[in-house]
Amino acid sequence: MSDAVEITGLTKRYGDHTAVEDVTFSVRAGRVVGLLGRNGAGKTTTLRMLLGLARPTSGSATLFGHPYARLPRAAHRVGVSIDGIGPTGAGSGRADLRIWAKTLGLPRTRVDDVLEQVGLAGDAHRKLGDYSQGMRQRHALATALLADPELLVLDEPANGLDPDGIRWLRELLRALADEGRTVLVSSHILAEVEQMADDIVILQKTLRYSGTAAELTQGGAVSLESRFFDLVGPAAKENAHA
Ligand SMILES: Nc1ncnc2c1ncn2[C@@H]1O[C@H](COP(=O)(O)OP(=O)(O)OP(=O)(O)O)[C@@H](O)[C@H]1O
Repeated sequence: MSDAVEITGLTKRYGDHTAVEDVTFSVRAGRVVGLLGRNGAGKTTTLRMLLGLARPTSGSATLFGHPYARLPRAAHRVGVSIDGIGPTGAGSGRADLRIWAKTLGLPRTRVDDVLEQVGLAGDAHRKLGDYSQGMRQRHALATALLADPELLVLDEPANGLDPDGIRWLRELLRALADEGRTVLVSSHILAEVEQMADDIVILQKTLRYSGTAAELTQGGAVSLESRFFDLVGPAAKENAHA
């Protein structure tokens, strides 16, 4: 299958600090791709550049062959959960999703569908501001799923989820990919990623690995955690935020 995402020589500098350096990888359509890296490794910055939320210092990032800003029907084709794209300010969870649905030209029934899908139907009347962290993650995912997109870009969607939520998320993302959708998901939870990702990208400012999970773990003979540390090195102070 063709590539849903192509990232080429992507670099981001903030002043004299380089957050992402010369990163190249692609995401094949129909795959679940786990984007891994320590705190500060550049995962969110990479996703932000992909989504047109941050301007690359150099290099390029495209979705279905276009930069996000020039991708036709981008908001329908790409579902996003990332800080900075969020609630509209409407009171309840349902009201917020209805605004998104209206903006996207979707029927109201989609709102009920995604609320069911993320397990928030019973809480949709409550104020978003009163949601727990895990409920906010589910709500963000509901927003991402509204338009039934072909590609999901999710930044740390498991943060704040309870064990049931994490299992549910894993099964949901796997099912979406099995239906032919593509999922690019950043995470710190190596065991979860190991169970759901077809492909792995490891960042530590530069690219440390891009390829299949099976190849990385030698078909499961070596744990993802052990390969991760081989590739990013020990958590010495000087490279934890390199
Ligand atoms: N707007 C900004 N201005 C300055 N530095 C930034 C900015 N955004 C990110 N950085 C820096 O870029 C580096 C990469 O940050 P980024 O948020 O991409 O990492 P991450 O891998 O997503 O980390 P985490 O796992 O903690 O979410 C960090 O050193 C961070 O401090």
